[in-house]
Amino acid sequence: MVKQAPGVRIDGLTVVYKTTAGELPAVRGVSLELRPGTITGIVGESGSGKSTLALSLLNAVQPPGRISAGSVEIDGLGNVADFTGEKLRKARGRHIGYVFQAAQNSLNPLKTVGKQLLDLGRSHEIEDLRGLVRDAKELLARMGLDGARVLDSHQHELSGGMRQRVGIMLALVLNAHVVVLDEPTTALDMITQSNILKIVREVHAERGLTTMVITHDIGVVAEVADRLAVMYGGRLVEQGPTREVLGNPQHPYTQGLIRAIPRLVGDIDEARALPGRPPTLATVPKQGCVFRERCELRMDVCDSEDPAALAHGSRIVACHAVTVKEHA
Ligand SMILES: Nc1ncnc2c1ncn2[C@@H]1O[C@H](COP(=O)(O)OP(=O)(O)OP(=O)(O)O)[C@@H](O)[C@H]1O
Repeated sequence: MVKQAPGVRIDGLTVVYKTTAGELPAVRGVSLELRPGTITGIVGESGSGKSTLALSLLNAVQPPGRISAGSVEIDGLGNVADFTGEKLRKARGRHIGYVFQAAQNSLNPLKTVGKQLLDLGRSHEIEDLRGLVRDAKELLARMGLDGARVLDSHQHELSGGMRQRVGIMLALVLNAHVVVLDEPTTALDMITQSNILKIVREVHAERGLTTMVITHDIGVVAEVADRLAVMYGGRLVEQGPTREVLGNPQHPYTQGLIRAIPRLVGDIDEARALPGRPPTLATVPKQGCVFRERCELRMDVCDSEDPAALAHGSRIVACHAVTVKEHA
């Protein structure tokens, strides 16, 4: 049995996608620890590699993608990056619960939610299916839905926001202790979103989970995450306790992301969009810092050397300028 709140250690993870220009990394050399019992938020603009990182936690990157280096060690389970076949299928759902970005559309249109719940339970050899249904109804009720009615419904009878909550229920109902939520609340209005995040936090604490929440919306992680990791161009550029990262961002990209959010800076007039666009797989620099094209602090070394992720107090930051400032 997996013990409560396992730790997860992602080490040197690189995930590549095969393109016409060869295999290009969407995630490169990422090392990140999900501490037992914490919620870690992963933020970054579209294309920064967040979903690819989430899929790697379940070893679910599909061709033309593959994990080309690194490991994902989960306490009590082992290195998921090495799992295949039945071992992998069993780990997913039972030990690692997940909602993927497309959760709103991932239900089977031909079966009721209840039937899919039972299929899920049977495929994971759950003996107490009544208990499973009870737990599902309770989770749905907590998220403001009529559980019995939702379980009797087909996908087309549910709104986007309802489907999203069904996705969260399915991620939690098997009692997995590692949970990965990729954009769990994008289809919800602000108030529902806030309520759902509160429930995610409560369930997380009650059940002793280790949770990863992926979002492009810093407001979402500010509400829910204990720790924050910021991705850009497939690299992790900054990580640390959420309050510290948001209150005193070190990496120029994190600073730019935070400046761009009216809700956090308080006044919409002060919010400034980060100039330029994030790189794609084809345009991400092959050497030097991935962020340098948009960086106010760019130095010569940034063109040639990829900055190492270094500890700065409670923070890990990959930026030459931050390292130079620290040693000045
Ligand atoms: N199947 C695929 N084949 C080729 N490239 C892919 C594939 N899936 C993702 N990519 C590329 O990998 C990079 C990272 O994508 P990923 O979806 O992980 O980023 P993301 O930060 O989650 O973005 P979003 O928030 O838009 O989902 C992007 O440049 C994307 O175009």
